[in-house]
Amino acid sequence: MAANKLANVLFVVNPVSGDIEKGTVNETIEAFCLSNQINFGFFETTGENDLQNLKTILKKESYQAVFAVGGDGTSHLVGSALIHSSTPMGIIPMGSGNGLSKDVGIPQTLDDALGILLHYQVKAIDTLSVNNEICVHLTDLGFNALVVKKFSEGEKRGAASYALIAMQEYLTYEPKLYTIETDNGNFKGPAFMVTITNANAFGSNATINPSGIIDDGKFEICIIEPFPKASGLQILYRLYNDSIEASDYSRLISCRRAVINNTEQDVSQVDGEPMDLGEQVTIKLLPKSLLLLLPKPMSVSEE
Ligand SMILES: Nc1ncnc2c1ncn2[C@@H]1O[C@H](COP(=O)(O)OP(=O)(O)OP(=O)(O)O)[C@@H](O)[C@H]1O
Repeated sequence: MAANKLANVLFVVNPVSGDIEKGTVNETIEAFCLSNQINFGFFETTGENDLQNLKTILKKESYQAVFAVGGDGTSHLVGSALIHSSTPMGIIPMGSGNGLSKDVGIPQTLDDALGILLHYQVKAIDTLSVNNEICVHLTDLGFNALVVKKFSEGEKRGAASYALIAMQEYLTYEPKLYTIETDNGNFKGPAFMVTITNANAFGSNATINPSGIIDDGKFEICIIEPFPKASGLQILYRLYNDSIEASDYSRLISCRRAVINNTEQDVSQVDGEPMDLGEQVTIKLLPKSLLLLLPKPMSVSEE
């Protein structure tokens, strides 16, 4: 018998995320809910006006929780609809990277992620306002944003396509100039990339902010300064070994407010979605602004 169980849930399904066919995913979700007496609804995203349409549904119908069935872009959509509300967001990871779900410890298989509906805890996380756009996981200016843009323009999703584009763009990418002012230090100079996040790792598992804590009332600006091509492999190694902070080319500012002048208007992305943030990017922390559903550790008596 489940200790706590959701009774009424909306699943926001992205049919194209992660290059995963969602027909059987939806059938599994449906069968799971029916066998556990959970009322459920589906909202399928189209890529057009999804936020307005989702908000309209949530105004009309009341759900105990809303699950993003997709990748970080789908979590961004659901998170933007639920921000500052008392309805928690669940995640069924079905994207190419699923960065947020990995950072908060959500199981990556469908069956295990569905288990959260039967046994959950709620955690309030900090999110970011980036030029008034909600960011639930990670915003980038520079190299990674360019890779995200090319990836979204391509026909294939999935982790392998992302890695291939990153390798191609790395060969020719030129660092850009940024001016960063925060309530806890400033930076001015060229950078290979500037990542603004409250969490730890990209969906690729490259850990750009190893010491970030998602509910500590601060966010981090992680700057990779220009480096000789010969140091590229070492930086990559550090990203995959939680040691990027020890790199000579890494700078970190932990703060609550920031204004970044993206002088050369290099490309930017928010939660895996290319977004033109313009020349001036204003970032504010939104403390404990989004409720997340996480697996609840079993107590000894429940095992
Ligand atoms: N029906 C649809 N057809 C085409 N595009 C869609 C549709 N529904 C949503 N989208 C687009 O999907 C993108 C979000 O995908 P999502 O981020 O969830 O998956 P992913 O990119 O594969 O994974 P990740 O972000 O974890 O790497 C958004 O750009 C959104 O506009």
